[in-house]
Amino acid sequence: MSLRTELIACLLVTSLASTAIVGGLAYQRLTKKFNTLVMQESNNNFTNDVQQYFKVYGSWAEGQKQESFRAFTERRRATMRPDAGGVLRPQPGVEPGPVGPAGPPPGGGLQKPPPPGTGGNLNRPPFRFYLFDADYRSLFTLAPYRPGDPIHDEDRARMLPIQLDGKTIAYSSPQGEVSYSDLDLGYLAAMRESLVMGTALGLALTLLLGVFLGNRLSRPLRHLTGAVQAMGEGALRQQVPVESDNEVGVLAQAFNRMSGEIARQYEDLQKSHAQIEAMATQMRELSLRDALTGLHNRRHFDEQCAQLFASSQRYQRPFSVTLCDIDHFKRVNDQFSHATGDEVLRRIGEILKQSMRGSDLVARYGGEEFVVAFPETDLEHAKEACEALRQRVEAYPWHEVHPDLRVTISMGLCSDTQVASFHHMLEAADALLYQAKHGGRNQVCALAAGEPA
Ligand SMILES: Nc1nc2c(ncn2[C@@H]2O[C@H](COP(=O)(O)OP(=O)(O)OP(=O)(O)O)[C@@H](O)[C@H]2O)c(=O)[nH]1
Repeated sequence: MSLRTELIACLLVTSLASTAIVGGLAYQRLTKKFNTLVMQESNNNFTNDVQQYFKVYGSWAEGQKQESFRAFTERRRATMRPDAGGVLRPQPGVEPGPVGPAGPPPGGGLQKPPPPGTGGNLNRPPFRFYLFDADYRSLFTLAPYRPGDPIHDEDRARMLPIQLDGKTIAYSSPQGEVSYSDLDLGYLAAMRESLVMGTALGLALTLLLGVFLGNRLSRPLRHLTGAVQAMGEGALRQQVPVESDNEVGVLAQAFNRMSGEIARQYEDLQKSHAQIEAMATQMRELSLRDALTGLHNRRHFDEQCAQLFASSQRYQRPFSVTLCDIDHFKRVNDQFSHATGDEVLRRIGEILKQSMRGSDLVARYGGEEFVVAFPETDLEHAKEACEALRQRVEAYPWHEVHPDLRVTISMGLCSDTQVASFHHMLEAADALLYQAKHGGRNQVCALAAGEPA
C-alpha cells in the first residue's frame, strides 16, 4: 500500500472515529438536556396549574367540589397564548376564575394536551405527575396510590414542594419517561440530520485533506526514492526539488548536499585513478627503456624479439638480428671523460632511432653494445641497413662533442632463423661481431642462413 493511501486511510478512520465519538456524545448530551428541559417545563406548567387551582378555590377539597383539576387546566390553557419561542404563557389579567361544581378528575394527575392550534411545547402527549397534599397524602389516583393514601418513604425524597404565598400547599413529582411531541421529534430529527451532514462533510474534507497531504508528502519522497535508485545505478550527481522548509524539505536539501559531495569525491577518485594509471603506464614504459639513451632495454628486446623470431619461423619469413658495439669505447672514456662517453652513447642512440625503420626493434643491450632486430628482412637488406648505419656513425660530426673525438662501430649480423631460438641468432651475431673487431673494427660481418658461423 502506498504511503499516500495509508495516510488517507488513517485520516479517514481518525475522522470517522472522532466524528462518531464527538457527535454521539453531543447527541446524547443534547437529548438528555432536551429531556431535562421538557421535564422542567412540564413540571412548571403542572405546578402553575396546581397553584392557580389552589388560588381560585382556596384548597384542593374546595376545588374538587366545584370543578375537576383536569377541567380547570383545560379551561386555563385556553386562555394562554404562545410566546416568541412557541411556549404557552398565561395572559396577564385573563387567568380563569371559578366555575360550577364538578367531579374529581378521571385520569388522576393526567395533564392533557392543550387544545389543538395553541402550538408550543405543551402540545405533547400526556405526562403524569404524582400530587400529594401538605401532609403527603395522595390527591390523585396514580399507581400505586389512590386518593388519600400516605406517601411511601422511598418516594418522599424526590417530591418537589409547590408553594403559594410562601406556604407549601402540595408536593409533586413527575412519573414515567418523557414522550416527545411532533415538534420535539422534529427538533431531534433536525439535530440528527445536522450530525449526519456534519459527519459527511467532515469525511469529505478529510478525504480532500488526505489527498492534499498525501501528495505533498509522497511527491518529494518519490523524487528522493528515484534519485537514490539513480545513484545506485551509477548516476551519483542527483538533485531533487526542495519544495518546503519542513522536515522533508530539510531531508531533500541534505540529500542534494550529500549527492553532490559523493559525486565530487567520486570524480576526484576517478581523476586520482587516471593519474595513477598514467603513472603506472609511465613507470611500465620506463621499466622497458634505457635511461641514458631512451632506447628500449634488454628485457623489452628479449620479450619482443622472441615473438618476432617465433612469427618468422612459423610463417617462414626472413628475419635478421645485429649486435653493434662501439669501437675502443674504453679509450673514449679514458681519453675524454666518462661524461663524453655517455654523450657518445646518447648520440649513437639518436642515430639508431633515426636510421632504423619503425618496424625494426632497437635496444641498448649492454654497456656500449646495441642490438637491432629486423623483421621481414633478409640478410642482404639487413646488411645494407647495417652498412648505412656504420657509415652514418663514422660520418657523424663527433667534433661537436669533442674536437679530437672519432667514433666508429663494429657489427655482427645474423639472418639464420633455422635455429632453436633467437638467443642462438644473437650468439651467432656476437661471434660475427668478434670477427669484425678482430678484422680491424668499423665493419659489418654477416652470416647468411646455412653458412657456418
Ligand atoms: N661512459 C660510459 N662507459 C660505459 C658505459 N657502459 C660501459 N662503459 C664502458 O665501455 C667500456 C667497454 O670497454 P671494452 O669492453 O674493453 O671494449 P672497448 O674498449 O670498446 O674495446 P673494443 O670493444 O674491443 O673495441 C668499458 O670501459 C666500460 O666502462 C656507460 O654507460 N657509460
